[in-house]
Amino acid sequence: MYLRSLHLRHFRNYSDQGIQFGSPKTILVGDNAQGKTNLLEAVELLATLRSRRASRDRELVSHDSPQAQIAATIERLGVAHELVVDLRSSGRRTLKVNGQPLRRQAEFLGQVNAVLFSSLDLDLVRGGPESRRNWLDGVLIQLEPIYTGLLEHYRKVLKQRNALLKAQRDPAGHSLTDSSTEMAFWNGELATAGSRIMRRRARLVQRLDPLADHWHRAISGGQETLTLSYHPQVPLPDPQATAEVVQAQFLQEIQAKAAAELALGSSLVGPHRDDVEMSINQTAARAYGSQGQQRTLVLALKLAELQLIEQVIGEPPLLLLDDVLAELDLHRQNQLLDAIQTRVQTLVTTTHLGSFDARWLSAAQIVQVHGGQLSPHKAGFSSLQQGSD
Ligand SMILES: Nc1ncnc2c1ncn2[C@@H]1O[C@H](COP(=O)(O)OP(=O)(O)OP(=O)(O)O)[C@@H](O)[C@H]1O
Repeated sequence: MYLRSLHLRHFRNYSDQGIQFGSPKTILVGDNAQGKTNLLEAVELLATLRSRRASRDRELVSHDSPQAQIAATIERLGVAHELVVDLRSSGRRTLKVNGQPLRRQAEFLGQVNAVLFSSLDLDLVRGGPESRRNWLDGVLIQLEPIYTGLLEHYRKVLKQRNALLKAQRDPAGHSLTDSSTEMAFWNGELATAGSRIMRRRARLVQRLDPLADHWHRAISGGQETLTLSYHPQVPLPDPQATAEVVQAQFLQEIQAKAAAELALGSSLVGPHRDDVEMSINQTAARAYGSQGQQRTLVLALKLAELQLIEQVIGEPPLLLLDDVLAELDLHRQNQLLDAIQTRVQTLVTTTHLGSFDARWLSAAQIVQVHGGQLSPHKAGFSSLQQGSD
């Protein structure tokens, strides 16, 4: 797919700015806090309807406006589509494709596919399990848009079950006998909803593992192997296990942890506690990895993600590199360049052009970002349009 143009209105620090992407590579250059990441965040929203930096739409809307708009023209399999996301401080969103309002998020998801690589991704190695779960979910949403509904449903069930567990602990709340039928119901709901997520995550990790290993070996010059393995709370016989088998295991595990759950007043079993283990040469990457190895690992994960999305969707996704390229040495920059060539449209942010390999600079559209304004950079060509309503 190709992102032809993007127009931001009252989004973060952009009041009204448009950009047309005239080259497969765009470099956004500017000082800190000028709006480079904000622009990539808008593209991330088009792909996943989520932002890693904002938990509420209020944060995405300019401080002086009640609503924001992200409008884009994309080309998929040679056909142009107009996408519009209206965001409101109140949280209500309107999604449109080719002028038609959509009722469901899943109908919008899948229009844009993107792989985002930012310094936050180092958390995939160093951080807690939540960042790894979010990563898997972000990929799954793009591969299978209905996954967003499965996640939402699971969250609701989990919330209800946790409320019930808390009430059971509370002497003024339900008695154990009164709620045991209700608890059995929520156990079943949790097992059904949770198994759907776990089976998808398990299959995803199984598919990403050989791809990530391939890239990690290539970037490390054949010195290191990388292994990814899925670690759910419920022991899975294998990633291809049927839904019934996973649900039965899930319910067994709930029984085993029943006393502990009651004591804590929260659910201890389910995909909300999943993790993915990452090992370099059979040693946990977190313990082993130098900064350089961790960067290699994350780059390998991102290239694996890109390759898998391309295999499944049939077209390469966009690659968004937020302030990470200059951090890679020239060898890794070139590995990346060889992997993506001109097939993959890439948007790169940086504070300085100096550390870029000449191969990156030569064919790129270079755009200056300053105080939420986009303008052609003197070192490159660019076609920009000032916003007009
Ligand atoms: N809702 C908002 N309304 C107005 N301005 C905002 C809003 N959210 C963020 N900003 C502004 O956007 C700017 C941050 O931009 P951004 O995160 O894109 O930085 P950047 O150019 O990528 O810089 P860095 O290199 O530091 O990452 C800050 O000036 C911040 O005040």
